[in-house]
Amino acid sequence: MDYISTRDKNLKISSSQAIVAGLSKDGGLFLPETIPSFSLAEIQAMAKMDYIGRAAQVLSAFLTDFTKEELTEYISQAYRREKFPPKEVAPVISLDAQANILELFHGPTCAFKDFALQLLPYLLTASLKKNGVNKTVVILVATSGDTGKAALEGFADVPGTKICVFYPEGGTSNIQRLQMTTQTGENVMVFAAKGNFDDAQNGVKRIFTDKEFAKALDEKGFLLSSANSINWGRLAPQIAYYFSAYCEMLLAGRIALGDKINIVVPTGNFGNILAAYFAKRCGLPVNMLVCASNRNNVLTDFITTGTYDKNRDFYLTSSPSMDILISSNLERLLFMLSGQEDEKIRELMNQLVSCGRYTVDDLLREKIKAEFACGCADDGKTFETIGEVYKKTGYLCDTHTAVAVRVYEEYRAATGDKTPTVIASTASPFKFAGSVLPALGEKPQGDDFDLLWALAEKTQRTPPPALTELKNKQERFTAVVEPKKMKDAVAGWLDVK
Ligand SMILES: N[C@@H](CCOP(=O)(O)O)C(=O)O
Repeated sequence: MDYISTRDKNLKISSSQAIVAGLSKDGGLFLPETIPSFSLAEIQAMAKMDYIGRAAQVLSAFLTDFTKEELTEYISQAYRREKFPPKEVAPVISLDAQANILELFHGPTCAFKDFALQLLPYLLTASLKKNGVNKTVVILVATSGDTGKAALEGFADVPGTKICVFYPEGGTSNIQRLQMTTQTGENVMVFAAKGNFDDAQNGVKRIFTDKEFAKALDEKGFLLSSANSINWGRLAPQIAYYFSAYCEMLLAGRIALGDKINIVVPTGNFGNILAAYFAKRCGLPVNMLVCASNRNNVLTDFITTGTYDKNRDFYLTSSPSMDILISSNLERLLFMLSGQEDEKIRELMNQLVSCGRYTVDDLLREKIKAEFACGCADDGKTFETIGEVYKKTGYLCDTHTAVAVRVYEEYRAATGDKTPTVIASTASPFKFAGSVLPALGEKPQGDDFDLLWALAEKTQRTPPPALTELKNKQERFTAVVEPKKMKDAVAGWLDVK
């Protein structure tokens, strides 16, 4: 299977080459030229497998220059019990007659990013070998909170790699920040960047497309790649957990084979919901995909009106991982729904750079609306939802999950849609104890760790050791850079002129 760029469909490479490259040189994103399909019988067979078997089944349909044995080996390593302690890697918990929570935060960094970022080091190092690349890969990451730590955890001390993460100064929860600044490993670097996530992401994208810098790196034996969802190797593993969720719903008798489900995803960079869209295109019976945003509701407006406009205030919210106004993966969706019209995508993305907005034509807008419902929840609604869900069901949501639950509740009330629904729960509530605890009616007192333990006591839950142990860890990275100086920061770290 070939992979093509959203900005030039004639640029064709293999899946392993797409993983090594991260971003296409033309600024576009790689995606498979054709979409594999799974029959209902195959989905039924997956239901009998464990998570590793299901993921191997899905990934081998996409990553065709890897054998199924190779993929099974990597997946077994990535999701082994010491990394994902619960018996089920991605459990599905019933919330009410229709709603079910897909818990994606049982990995080492307590966020859904672990599904891809525990696996990506295996895929990347194998991809380098397959393509005879002998360079040290330098992975650049922009994060609004979760990706950064997950990428650091995945790549720390992986031979042949170096990783550098930029997070927006003051734009993450304090626990998320500490997860990154205390990271151990000889090959890791972390910078706070002035500005917001979009500034950091733009800075990283600028470095990727800087030909002179690429040359200077090449001369020193370095090659750039990405661990953000612009890299196909990040998205593919996320498709698998939607298949797994369907299997879990089947096994629990909440649906029969062939019944459609809705999938609700809290998203900022549009990667996680795009993975759900891929699952649907592969044959997973899905009715509506519901895109949930926080107060940074650029996606809600886009899906509703067909105009994407990032010229608006940027808000820091209690769901920081979604504080994003430039949703990178939308480009892939537009490419797919427009029938691979690369020229049109180039034009739209140029408009986004030059004036911060673009409008899609009516046909494309209708296609988007046929697949995606949307909604947004500000912090007030988020806190209210955390409190109400806990009171009604005993289920404890983090702030991002609460955004999704609220948007789903409003969608269900407005449409009367009774389709069984899976809501992606993307992070542990203990990462955001400072917001979750007051939402349960408690007065927050003390530092982040006091809050974390107070939340544990209030809800009679055990907080993840990966978070409580941060209290005793040394902060290693304190440097702050201007977005315009990000390239210099990388060059200085690598000692490249
Ligand atoms: N929500 C992300 C932002 C980056 O998104 P990604 O999916 O491209 O990695 C984060 O937590 O960093």
